[in-house]
Amino acid sequence: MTTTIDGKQVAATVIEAVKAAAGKLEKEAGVKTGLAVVIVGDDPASHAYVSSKSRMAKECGFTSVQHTLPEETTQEELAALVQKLNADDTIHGILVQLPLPRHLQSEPIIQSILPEKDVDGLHVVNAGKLATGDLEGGLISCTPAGAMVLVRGIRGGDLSGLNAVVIGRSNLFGKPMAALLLNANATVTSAHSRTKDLAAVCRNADILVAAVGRPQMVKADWVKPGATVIDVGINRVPAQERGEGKSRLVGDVAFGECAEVAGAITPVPGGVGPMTIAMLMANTVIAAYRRAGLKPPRF
Ligand SMILES: Nc1nc2c(c(=O)[nH]1)N[C@@H](CN(C=O)c1ccc(C(=O)N[C@@H](CCC(=O)O)C(=O)O)cc1)CN2
Repeated sequence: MTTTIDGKQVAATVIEAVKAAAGKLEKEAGVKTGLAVVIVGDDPASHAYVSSKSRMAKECGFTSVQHTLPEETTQEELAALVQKLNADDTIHGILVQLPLPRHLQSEPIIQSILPEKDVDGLHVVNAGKLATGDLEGGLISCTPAGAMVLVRGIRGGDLSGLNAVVIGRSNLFGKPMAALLLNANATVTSAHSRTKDLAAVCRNADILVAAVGRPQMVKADWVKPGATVIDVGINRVPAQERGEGKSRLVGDVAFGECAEVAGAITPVPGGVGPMTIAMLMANTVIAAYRRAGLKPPRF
């Protein structure tokens, strides 16, 4: 029987562990964990994600600071805010919501965040630590870290002998996900838009991870029977049946037909998405422990 992986439930378990860790740090070392979230512009989806992050940080007992900047913010103004947050000892994690408005360059901003406060795991120091297999010293990008927790729940921590295929090669997800799977001893293929016969490549996967941003692209005949399918896509498509102007969320995987072939599969919504915010909280409390000179818990 196919398992539908409940990301909301797993995320709730991670959040409980984060709350406990943050409480212990405050009680035993007098340190209150602090997260600063920065958003620029008016994108409604980004505002919804940032509100969830700020709310969840408060629920975890953190100091939660949100900086909401107008669309016309300049590169210099944003850079100055990051410098201020870098110097603020009450802030252990800094997150700049992506994408930024088109006139701003995200890469110099991300690289200006202190690596030890880069709770998105996107600084080259953190990406480099992951690439070299140093999973304890850096901070790992939240969505792949969360997807990996879900994979571990189904397949265990050692993926020796298993083939994993990751479709997509972004810095935010595809590359770190491939590194995490490799680190867990899977045999990993990074597939992308130029991969020849993608369907055949995917059919070889015991663990298939889709992060392409194309609604329901992965079909049942791409899935090896019994495979673990992790859907990272979040695509809003029109929902005609719900009346004009209404939309619904779908992933990069055609859920209904793939669920008939897979051994375990994440839904959208309710799969990988909730893990992103949970792992952001985990990274922030890890950063606070390290800043206090203490060994952080594992999540
Ligand atoms: N700086 C960053 N920017 C962005 C990241 C990121 O990790 N760091 N990821 C995405 C957006 N994102 C968090 O920022 C995010 C996306 C989706 C979810 C989520 O819980 N999705 C729900 C559905 C939500 C809905 O109804 O719209 C689900 O899948 O169940 C959380 C966070 C881009 N930007």
